[in-house]
Amino acid sequence: MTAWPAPASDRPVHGAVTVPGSKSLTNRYLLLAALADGPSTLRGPLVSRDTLLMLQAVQSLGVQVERSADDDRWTLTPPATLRAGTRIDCGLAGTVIRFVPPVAALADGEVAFDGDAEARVRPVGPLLEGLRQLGIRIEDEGRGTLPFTVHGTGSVRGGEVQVDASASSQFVSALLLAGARFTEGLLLRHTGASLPSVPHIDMTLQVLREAGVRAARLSEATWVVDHGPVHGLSVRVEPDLSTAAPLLAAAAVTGGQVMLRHWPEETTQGGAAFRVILEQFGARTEWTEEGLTVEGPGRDALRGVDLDLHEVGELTPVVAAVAALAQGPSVLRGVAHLRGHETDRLAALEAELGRMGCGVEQTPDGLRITPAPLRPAVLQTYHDHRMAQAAAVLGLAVPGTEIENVETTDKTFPGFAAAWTDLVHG
Ligand SMILES: O=C(O)C1=C[C@@H](OP(=O)(O)O)[C@@H](O)[C@H](O)C1
Ligand SMILES: C=C(OP(=O)(O)O)C(=O)O
Repeated sequence: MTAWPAPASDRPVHGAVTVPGSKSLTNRYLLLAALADGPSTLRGPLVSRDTLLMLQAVQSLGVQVERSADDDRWTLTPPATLRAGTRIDCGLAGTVIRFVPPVAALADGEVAFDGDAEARVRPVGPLLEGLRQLGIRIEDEGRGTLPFTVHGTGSVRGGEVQVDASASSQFVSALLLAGARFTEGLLLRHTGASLPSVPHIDMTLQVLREAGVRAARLSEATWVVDHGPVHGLSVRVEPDLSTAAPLLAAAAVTGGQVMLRHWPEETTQGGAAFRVILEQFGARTEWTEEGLTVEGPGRDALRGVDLDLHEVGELTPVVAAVAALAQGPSVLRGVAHLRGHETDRLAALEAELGRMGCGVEQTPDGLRITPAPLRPAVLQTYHDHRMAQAAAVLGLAVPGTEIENVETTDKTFPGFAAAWTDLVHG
């Protein structure tokens, strides 16, 4: 595979862009469609590797899928009973690895799970332990990772369960999403010292309520889901605000102006925090009905930041790239769990920013970034879409930068390289 010459710009980047639908919303809607008591319709779903894997997963559990010719409308009809005897390919999608097993447990028989080599080191053990507490038999290889097999019996008792979700909020979301279909519903307690990505758990509660499920957070680390029907949904998927981050960052690092169309006025997406983060770097932002506009400040005026990214860990690679281009040092905190993402993102960022000459050091829960004159390099992406997007932001400011396997952005944004080039070259 040849590396991609990332476009650089010595002029401010100007443009208006649209990004594809939210991964987190699309995959929650697809999963709920499998549990629903009637058909669901998604408009503007994200069509990317992660969501096609989820679509395939629910199809193999018996959901019938109709896709419009332009793929802008997916209609899903759930089966009367979920089908077992199938294998689920999780790829590298955390949402498929974590959200599908509790649903598979409702099928009557075996459902096997596996994924990419990189997925076989992503944590899932605490979720499997939680499912075992609910009476579900799961065979794994004793490492708490893929591959594993869920032995469903057609129903799940449910009730009380304790899970340490400090490695991923997705363990909590996974149980909540299926909880209404458990005979006794669910009372879930998180036992770990910290809990990342809480906005994603709140998003889960919100989509459950949209589907008519009674679900609530009782205290900081306790949630309840009542047993009851999940109703089919008819929804339009919001644009993915985390995917939007590198495009908006292009305005901040070049002193340009980028408008992200259809940025929602209200949202459950944690990625919305990128707006406030860019303001801390010194950018100006303005929301109108058309979208969100980010302006400047440009490299010369880009301030270093001290940020706790615990709630929005998925923004870290792009934030780190912007920080590497700032005038002063930055500290990014609260993201120890990124070591279990698509790759060990803290190690990967240390290696790649370091490769360009940036001062960077890992801390126990994040990164300390000390900008220095940067040199071009061939940046590695570790099968991580957000490492590729972070590399593109760096490439804007450092002519000669190349990105290995930029196609890895297909996980959440097929066509990223073309959209990026259009934006940069106007
Ligand atoms: O529930 C979700 O859709 C997600 C939750 C978060 O996971 P972690 O809590 O594992 O960081 C986030 O980083 C991921 O991109 C998507
Ligand atoms: C952590 C991420 O993805 P996943 O859903 O695979 O966990 C991400 O998209 O940044």
